[in-house]
Amino acid sequence: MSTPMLQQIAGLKREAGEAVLLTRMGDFYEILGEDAIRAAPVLEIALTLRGKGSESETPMCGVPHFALESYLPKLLAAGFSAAIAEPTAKPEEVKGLLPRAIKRIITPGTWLDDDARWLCALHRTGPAWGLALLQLASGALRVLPGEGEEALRATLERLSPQELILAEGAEDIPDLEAARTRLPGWRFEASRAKQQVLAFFGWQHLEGVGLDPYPAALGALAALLDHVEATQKGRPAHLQGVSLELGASGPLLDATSARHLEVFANGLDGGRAGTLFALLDQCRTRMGSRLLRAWLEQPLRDRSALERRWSQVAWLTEDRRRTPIQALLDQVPDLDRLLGRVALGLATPPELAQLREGLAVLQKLPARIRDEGWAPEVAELELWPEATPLCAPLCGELQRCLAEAPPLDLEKGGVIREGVDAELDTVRRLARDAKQVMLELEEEERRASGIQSLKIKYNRVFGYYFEITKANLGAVPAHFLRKQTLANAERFTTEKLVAFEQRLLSAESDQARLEAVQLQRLLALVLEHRADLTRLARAVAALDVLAALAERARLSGWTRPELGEDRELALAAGRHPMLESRLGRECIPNDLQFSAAQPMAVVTGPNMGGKSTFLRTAALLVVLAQAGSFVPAELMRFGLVDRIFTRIGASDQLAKGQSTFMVEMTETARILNQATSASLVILDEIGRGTSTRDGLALAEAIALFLRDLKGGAPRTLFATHYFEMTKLADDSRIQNLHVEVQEWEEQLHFLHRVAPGPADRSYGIQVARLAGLPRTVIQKAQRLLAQAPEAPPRAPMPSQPALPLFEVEPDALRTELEALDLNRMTPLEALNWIASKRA
Ligand SMILES: Nc1ncnc2c1ncn2[C@@H]1O[C@H](COP(=O)(O)OP(=O)(O)OP(=O)(O)O)[C@@H](O)[C@H]1O
Repeated sequence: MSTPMLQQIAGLKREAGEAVLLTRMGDFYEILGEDAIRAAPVLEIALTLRGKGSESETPMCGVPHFALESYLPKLLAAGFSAAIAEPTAKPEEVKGLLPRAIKRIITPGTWLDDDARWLCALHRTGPAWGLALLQLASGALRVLPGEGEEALRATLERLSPQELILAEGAEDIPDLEAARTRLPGWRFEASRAKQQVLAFFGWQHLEGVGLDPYPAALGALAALLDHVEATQKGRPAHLQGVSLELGASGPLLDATSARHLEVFANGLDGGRAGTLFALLDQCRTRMGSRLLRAWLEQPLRDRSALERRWSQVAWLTEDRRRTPIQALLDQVPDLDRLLGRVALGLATPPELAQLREGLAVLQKLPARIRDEGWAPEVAELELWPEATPLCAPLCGELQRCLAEAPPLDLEKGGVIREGVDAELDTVRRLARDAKQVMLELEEEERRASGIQSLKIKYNRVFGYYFEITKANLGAVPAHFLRKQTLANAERFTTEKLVAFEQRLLSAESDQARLEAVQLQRLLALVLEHRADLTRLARAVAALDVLAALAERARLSGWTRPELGEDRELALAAGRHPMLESRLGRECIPNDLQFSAAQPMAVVTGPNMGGKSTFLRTAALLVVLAQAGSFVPAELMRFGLVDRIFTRIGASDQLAKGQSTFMVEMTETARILNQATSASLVILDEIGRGTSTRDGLALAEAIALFLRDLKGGAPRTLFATHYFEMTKLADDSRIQNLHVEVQEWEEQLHFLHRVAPGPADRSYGIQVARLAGLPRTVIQKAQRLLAQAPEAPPRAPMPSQPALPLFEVEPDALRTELEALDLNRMTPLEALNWIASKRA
């Protein structure tokens, strides 16, 4: 048999669908039935029974209401969504079962406590596709149209959304780590999609957004907005517009290259430590950190915009200008997030106070920049565009109305200041007086009755009463009216107490009601200012990032890059930005000279010599420069780069079941298909995953393909152990570089210095010794090397490839094998011999 409560839950559950339903009951969020069985192990809480032993016995688990936010991530991480049901009336307002409704549905992509969360919708129409992405916390909404499955996959991998919305039956993206939400196909359909987007934003037409040519993107956007409305139970007011991102302004780095270069995640554990982002992120606000990430992802391709950004950074490198500005920024909260919380109806009074403090601080910012010389040229820098709205009236109103430190809970009162609303002030005074009168009443009855322990108490069911213990019952005055009998005491009221109670209760509820009205007015006022607040937040974020870049430049002695000729890349004393802090000592600076006439280099030299570091340095400096940062070099002059492609070392694709060589070739194919003459290509030891003969042939063919690219060779750095490759420099477009090494008393000393010309030989065996290989193996290898025909630094071209070293080995091995006296060896010695050969 079902109780009314269980019937209510069943109704809510129908609405929640797949989501786990959490229903607020008193101080707990309870989860019932099947949901409890699914959720209890994930949340690591006990599964019990509600109504145990009765006909309505149901599995149940629950979490304390104050701990909801700490339990939700566990559910989301396990791929569940959560529907949160709350009472819609107060206990004193209704008799019996409280009415309840679902207030929001939290899905992996709409959870608000993480900056980097993206909710994403995908729609395909033929080869075209469209992605819509929303960061609900900040209200950032982006639309990316594109073509081709490969580009789609790369884009999704780069954006790594937490939740992907797809049409029912639509093809999925295998291996993408994101929760999936399926919506009916009609929600993506173009004609309806347009209506939905117009209605959502209250627009007349879509021309401003420029979405018309991209029906797939429009479909994705509409489905995404549907999902937001369904989960948030309304249209969040902080979503104000859509930014359309076209391929031309697409990322400088794809996901693989960003990983290889450790821009956002390190190669060790995927964490932030030691990354380029961590090095630069001296931002004082969360808005700044988010924008910095965007600048690193989407660097500038416009010369004048880039020059301006460098000039802005240059102006801020002076401590006396930057420090006072940063001191203010330190006090600015995340305006985007606060606005988002207001729009979603989640903002608490203390958060509103945070917004007020932030705005108050920002009022001082233009003057602070002006103090430091608001000369015409500074105005031109647009560090703080004159037209930036400061939202002073909003700030003033919040200061006038909102209490100094408002409590979290509206019920307790005290959110609104005195003097804001005359009626509120009156009831407040009443409530305060009534309390005083009640204390007096208590004292009066205590004296009259002589019962020292006489006290007025309160509970929800009986309201206010006098409680008198059994021992004192004889002294109860005649005007006391019995209310309730307990085991050890009796409860009474008096006419006076009843009258005061009514007055007090109505004053308190009036106060809460009037404060709520005022609070709603303030929240509505914030929303009215949302466009201005968003513009303000953008200006703050930009100033914050510029100051952070300037601070890094100042601390590490970086210099301003210069724009040069197309396909130029000149570095004097360039240093790897992250290496120094990793090594704890200075790193060796190196030069590079690329021009349209000679844009390629083959880099040779021993293992551990610093080839990879040199290659990465060049790429990282371009990323920095094009994001608007200064660079760790004495001089950097370069022509704008459209994309950076890297093929470096092993990759985590291995986990997905591809061989090292397959991954290497797949990545190289992508590079060859997409690189243009304006790209920067970094190839580290291409072809080493297969036989020397094949590897060398491939490496050379790849280099030649790039050299002969239509429009001119892209700037390319090619690190290799194949000496044969150095022959490529016979062509004037390609130069040889090598990393220097000194050999001294049989020890190798890596100088990490890059010099012109090819390396003289490999030093592989010496490096192996450094690595601690057994001495017998090293000696054996040296003997074998001496027997082998010399590996020439200038070997024939691969059309007549040199005999690779280890193809000689079987003969040497056979000679040795034949020389063994097997009759005098134990089986273990024989096994050890074989093992030593395998090493
Ligand atoms: N410019 C430099 N200044 C200081 N130390 C450096 C520099 N370049 C490289 N190193 C140090 O040498 C180590 C090896 O460098 P790197 O990995 O670049 O060598 P490599 O030539 O690419 O080796 P392999 O051929 O084995 O991949 C680095 O981890 C770093 O500690």
